[in-house]
Amino acid sequence: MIEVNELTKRYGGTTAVDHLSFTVRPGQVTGFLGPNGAGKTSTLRIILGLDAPTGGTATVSGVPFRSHSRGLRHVGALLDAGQVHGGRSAVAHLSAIARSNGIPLRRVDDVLQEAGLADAATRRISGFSLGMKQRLGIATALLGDPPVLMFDEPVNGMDPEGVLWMRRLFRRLAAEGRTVFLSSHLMSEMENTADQLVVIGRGRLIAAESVGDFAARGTRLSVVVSTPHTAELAAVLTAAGASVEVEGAPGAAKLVVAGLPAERIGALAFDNRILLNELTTRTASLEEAFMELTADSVEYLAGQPR
Ligand SMILES: Nc1ncnc2c1ncn2[C@@H]1O[C@H](COP(=O)(O)OP(=O)(O)OP(=O)(O)O)[C@@H](O)[C@H]1O
Repeated sequence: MIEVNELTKRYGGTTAVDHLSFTVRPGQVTGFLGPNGAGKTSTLRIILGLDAPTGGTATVSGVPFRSHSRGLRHVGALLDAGQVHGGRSAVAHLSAIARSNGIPLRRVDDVLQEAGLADAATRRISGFSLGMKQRLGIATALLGDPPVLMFDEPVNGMDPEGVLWMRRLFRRLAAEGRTVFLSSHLMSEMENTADQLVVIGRGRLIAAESVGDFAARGTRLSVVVSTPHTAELAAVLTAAGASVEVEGAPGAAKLVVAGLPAERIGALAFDNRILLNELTTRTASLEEAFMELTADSVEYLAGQPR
């Protein structure tokens, strides 16, 4: 369990984390989402005791990370996969960490296998692709067989097969009862991986709930209608209180209607003898819910400071 309470971090005039509170529970994959610069890395660094907060607290299993005497056995983390010492082999790198943390050396083979790096174990890390470095970072996090795992943007640089592997791994780790906390700035990565979401923007909490609840909260239903009589139907629907937008090229245009359910639109078309070719209820995707809820907190929009 990770508990963050009223956490605040300021860098000079920048407030990276602003009175942030949330709980990450075991047995689930929790996604930590926010646009670039939202404060995810700052929060993870504080949880791991790498930076001191300006205010508030962060605990892992009830105590600050630094109070865990055998840190790696308690929390495994991947922050920046590029940071590893490039001159050594993967097996030498992991063995050194195992030794200095009192972890049995047999774990090195276990995690290399687990991370799909067994064949590359004796190669120098400097020759690793970014995806392989991510795998090595995950292997390192797993070395101490910890109950709590935290990964910052783990999918960066992974190929599609790597992404699938990682998704399965996270799900399995959670099914084993561990606390799994993953950051990302892309909702699409979390949609199929996470059970719970902690969404932040400009250092503040936007949502902490299940993926389903989050999607429902941001979802606005709309109905897509296609008819040969676009203008007539638009007028009828607008008169009935709907808001209507035209989508698509002239000749193949469709109406996107908000504010009226599909049955009512069908009935109004029937009453006005307007032929319909399509009547489809559309729900916003999780990605749209995320964009909508974080729109005000995006630091830079199309390169323009806001
Ligand atoms: N060491 C630092 N010194 C000054 N400002 C910092 C420092 N670290 C982070 N910041 C600022 O704090 C804010 C939050 O940054 P942070 O890296 O935590 O966000 P993030 O959500 O992880 O973003 P990204 O997805 O881009 O990695 C940003 O405005 C960033 O510029």
